[in-house]
Amino acid sequence: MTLLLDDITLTYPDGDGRLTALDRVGLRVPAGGLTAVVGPSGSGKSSLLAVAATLVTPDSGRVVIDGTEATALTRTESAELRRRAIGIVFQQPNLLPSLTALEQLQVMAHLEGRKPREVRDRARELLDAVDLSAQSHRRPHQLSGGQRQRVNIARALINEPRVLLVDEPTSALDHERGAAVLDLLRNLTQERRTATVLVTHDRDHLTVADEVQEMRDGAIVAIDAPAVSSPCGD
Ligand SMILES: Nc1ncnc2c1ncn2[C@@H]1O[C@H](COP(=O)(O)OP(=O)(O)OP(=O)(O)O)[C@@H](O)[C@H]1O
Repeated sequence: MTLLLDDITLTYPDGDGRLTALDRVGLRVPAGGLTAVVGPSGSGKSSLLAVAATLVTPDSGRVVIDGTEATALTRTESAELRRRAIGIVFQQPNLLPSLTALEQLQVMAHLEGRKPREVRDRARELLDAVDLSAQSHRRPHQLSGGQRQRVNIARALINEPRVLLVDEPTSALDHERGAAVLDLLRNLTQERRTATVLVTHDRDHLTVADEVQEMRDGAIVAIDAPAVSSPCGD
């Protein structure tokens, strides 16, 4: 299993007591699988994503990423695992205003110490995969909202992550452009064999998922596996 969250409990300080944001939550996502997490505001979706991203350490439970138990690592080791194995797509594409689409990707790969030629080839290949080859020289203000979000997705994939975590990727887009971004995520998940988690408010988005997890008050209350064949064998 590429992403495994096992019996995760997370609490935050809340006045004199603690607020339970995640209550013994489990999640298993195989390579090439896309799991959608839905639920009302405050139900714990972002907390779940933050724990899966190793950005927040749970009170108890295990996070295992591609066979490595993230919850047993030091902070430095966990940052290294995050850089190497996890791609994160935030709600708003936080692109650097002065860089072209191609440079947004190149700068991420350079940080990983990859060779310049390898970096350029991979950045071009990914822009092609998200259908933005013709816009590679444009800066963020010269791109549409949907195009910016596609750059954001390509950037998250530049270091070939095993796990892709996506937070409300269509919130700034109209229905049609949102649907195109979701189809893209579906295809990239299968082609690149990432274990993908998609957090969404919108039930229309669930058709792209292999599995749907519904959250209420920090707990998973329903699991729905749409009647599609499992994309993976691990
Ligand atoms: N840093 C924090 N400190 C204290 N409480 C927090 C913190 N972050 C989130 N919470 C609380 O934890 C619970 C879960 O929040 P979370 O952001 O995970 O929900 P969500 O489902 O992502 O909500 P939304 O859809 O509105 O983004 C909420 O009750 C929230 O108020």
